[in-house]
Amino acid sequence: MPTQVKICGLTRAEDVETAQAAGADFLGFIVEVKSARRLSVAQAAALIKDVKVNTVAVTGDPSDQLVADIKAAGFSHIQLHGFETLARVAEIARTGLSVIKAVPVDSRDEVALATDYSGAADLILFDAKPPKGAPKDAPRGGHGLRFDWSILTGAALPKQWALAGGLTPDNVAQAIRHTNAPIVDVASGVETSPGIKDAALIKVFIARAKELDRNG
Ligand SMILES: O=C(O)c1ccccc1N[C@@H]1O[C@H](COP(=O)(O)O)[C@@H](O)[C@H]1O
Repeated sequence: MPTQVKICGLTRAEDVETAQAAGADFLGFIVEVKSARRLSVAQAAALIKDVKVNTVAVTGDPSDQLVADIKAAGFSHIQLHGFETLARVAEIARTGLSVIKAVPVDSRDEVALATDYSGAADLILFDAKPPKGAPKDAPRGGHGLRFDWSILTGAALPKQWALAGGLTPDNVAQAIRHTNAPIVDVASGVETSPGIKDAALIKVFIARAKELDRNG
């Protein structure tokens, strides 16, 4: 079964088209949260108009109004990259949006704690933490940083989970072999600058992720 791919932090129609045509399974848009790739809901909604694959609005600690706006805009998924509690994740899941809960991890204990969310979220996304010394209000993701994948080894992982953080066309095959991730997620690793994707990098990333025959 090939690994699924999420291309995240899209801001341009041509990149959306490239990613979809190259076989991306999820397209991600950073919505109403601190980021160099930030879009409004309306801007992101315009980009997903003709998209046939899963569409993900990535945000953090959203208000009920923002969740409603994301649902009304037609996204299939909301990715929660903030400090949402288990109860809040469950509440957002009741809106009918599929929920991806992103959890920054750098230890086995944090991986174990993150899996608590699997009762409420449809998918857990393991990501790297922001750089050491970053201000408290720094963007919660999209830093191009990897975490030590070996902290996932032997962990009781949820059935649906994704690997993010510092993935690139050069390391994605190694990452899948190492972790057997069912889904891989990339933002900065296929860009020339934040939000500006490189068509060749998108194509190579997806081809390398999908050519591997992973278990399960
Ligand atoms: O990409 C951003 O700017 C961003 C901002 C706020 C929350 C999440 C964000 N991106 C997510 O970060 C991961 C990993 O990114 P990278 O490949 O290491 O650059 C990815 O899931 C994006 O969805």
